[in-house]
Amino acid sequence: MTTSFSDRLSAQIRKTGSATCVGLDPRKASLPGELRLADDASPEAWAASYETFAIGVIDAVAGKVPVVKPQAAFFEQLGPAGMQALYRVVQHAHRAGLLTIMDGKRNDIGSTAEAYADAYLGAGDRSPWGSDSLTVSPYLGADSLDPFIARCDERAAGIFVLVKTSNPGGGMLQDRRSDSDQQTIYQTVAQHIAKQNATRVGASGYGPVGAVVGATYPEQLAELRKAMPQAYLLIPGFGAQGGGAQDVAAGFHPNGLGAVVNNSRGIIFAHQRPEYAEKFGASAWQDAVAAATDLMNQQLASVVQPAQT
Ligand SMILES: O=C(O)c1cc(=O)[nH]c(=O)n1[C@@H]1O[C@H](COP(=O)(O)O)[C@@H](O)[C@H]1O
Repeated sequence: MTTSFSDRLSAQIRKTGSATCVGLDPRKASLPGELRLADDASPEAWAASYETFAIGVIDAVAGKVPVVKPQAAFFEQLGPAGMQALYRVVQHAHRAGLLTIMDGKRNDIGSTAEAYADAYLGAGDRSPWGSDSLTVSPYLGADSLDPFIARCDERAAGIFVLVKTSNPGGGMLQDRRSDSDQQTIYQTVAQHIAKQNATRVGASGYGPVGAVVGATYPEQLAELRKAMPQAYLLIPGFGAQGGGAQDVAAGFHPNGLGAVVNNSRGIIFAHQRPEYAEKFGASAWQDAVAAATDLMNQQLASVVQPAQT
């Protein structure tokens, strides 16, 4: 039987001694000089550049972190060539021994959600995109999540459902309280996730339905850790959005498992940070990526017990 996604993630965290998730969010203006093209370069040319960059990042962080999170939006922006590049990036990550979280924030009504789930969930040849897991929006309700959860069960995949997002405007919906029981919407989503995981727990103690909780809301992170004891948390908002190591500590269980912390710009564009620009120079951007990853691993290790092998 194939090992569940949550057990694979736990094993990877133990093996690498890291809970860092490196976000693959290429942006034209921030690429290292050798990969930056003219403003009027074709989408195909940019797609090749993004692919080379993302593969370069993967090679720099392989063995140092458990998982990478390709952000579909930046590839999708380049049209079909971008999507093909994204597919090859996912494949390369797996070849390098990394798990993948496809960041697509997908969902729709049940029948359409079924198509998204079929497309994205399942590593290797278990799905056309071959990703281990996918970010999913909950705002169409429980029946829209069911097809994703069913695919997780069938294909040993995982999802990360948006619960309390890192952006300042997320509270407009997520913090709204019900008139009847005073529960917030994010608490309602968390309760649903906890219920879904209860009958699906793997050997390391987690189910396939993870939750996205921003590093920018440490109080809610602590609350949500308790509300969803069997959910893996994906914690974005570290670094560029203001979250630090102390802010994410409450997302972990005492055994060092239960969460991965995403950092995209702070790692992949490390060549722009003055301290690394001076040390490594423009062409050694992969060394800057590796150094920024080591630093983040150290920062997390200062607040989180390393997971035991
Ligand atoms: O699902 C996500 O990953 C996500 C959820 C959220 O609440 N906030 C958030 O920033 N993200 C993603 O995490 C990444 C953050 O990038 P950096 O701010 O550069 O680290 C982007 O790909 C965002 O789309």
